[in-house]
This record gives sequence, C-alpha cells and structure tokens, in this order.
Amino acid sequence: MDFLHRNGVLVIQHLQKDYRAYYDFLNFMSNVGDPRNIFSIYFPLWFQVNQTVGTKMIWVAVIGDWFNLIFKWILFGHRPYWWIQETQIYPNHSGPCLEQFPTTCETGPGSPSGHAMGSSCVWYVMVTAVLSYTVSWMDRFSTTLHRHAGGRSI
Ligand SMILES: O=P(O)(O)OC[C@H]1O[C@@H](O)[C@H](O)[C@@H](O)[C@@H]1O
Repeated sequence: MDFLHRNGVLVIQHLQKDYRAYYDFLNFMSNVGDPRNIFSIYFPLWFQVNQTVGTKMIWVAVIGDWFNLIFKWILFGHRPYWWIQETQIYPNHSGPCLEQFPTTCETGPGSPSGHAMGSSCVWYVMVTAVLSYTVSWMDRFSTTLHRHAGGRSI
C-alpha cells in the first residue's frame, strides 16, 4: 500500500508543480462540479429546464454518494496529506511538502475521493444533457432548412 501512496504523492507533486498555470481552470472545474451544488443549484435549475436531467442529477447525488460511502468503508484509505506525516518511509523528516486547499481539508477516509466521483458524475450529466440538446436542436434546424429549400424549388 505504501508503494501506491508514494506514487500518489509523486503524481500530486507533479500536478501541483507543473500544472500551476492551470490552477484557476482546474479549481473552477472542481468547484462547479462540487456535488453539494446538486441540491441547492443544479437539481432545482435543471428540473425547470428538463425534468429527466433534473431527476438524473438527484440519482447521481444519491447513488454516487452511497457508492462512495460503501467504498470508503471497504478501503478506508489514508489521505496523502496526512499519510506523509505518519509514514516511516521518508527518513529524517525528509517527507515531501504537499499544498492543501479548502476542499482537500477533509477528515474522513480519502479513498476513493467523494469529490472526484461526485464531480465527474455532475459534469457527465450536464455535458451529455447539453450535447443531446444541441444535437436535437441541430436536427430540427436542418429539417426546417430542408423544408424551406424544398418549398422554394417546387
Ligand atoms: O471524499 P473527498 O474527496 O474528501 O470529498 C468529500 C467532499 O466532497 C465535496 O465535494 C463535497 O462537497 C463534500 O460534502 C464532501 O464531504
């Protein structure tokens, strides 16, 4: 397990160091996809626009959180931020320094990440809804164009 955590820490360091320029973008994506927004913002809004998408949002929140809880109970994983303080594999306090953010300051088990699971579900539902709306709008638009073009040629 230490091997896995150690490599996880390396990945985090790589992201925090080499992708600093994308911080604002990644933070924005992460905040928009935050599953807590489902109940207060996305469900009420989407339910007005499209009941199917609104209902999907609620199911994503309920089922996603339920699965996350079950997986957390099974895996009961360390969070990298506290694992580097507790592990003995870095000699003489030479452990790496990881930057923390408000969303990473959680106290429960860290694996799998509820934020990552929830955010990806939120983004998946929203992106597929917008894509299918765009495709059906384009279909209707091209049908109207054909009708007009056909009407003119008769
Ligand atoms: O399991 P993780 O990755 O620490 O994320 C859990 C947190 O993820 C956040 O997105 C939710 O808003 C919190 O309510 C939740 O506690």
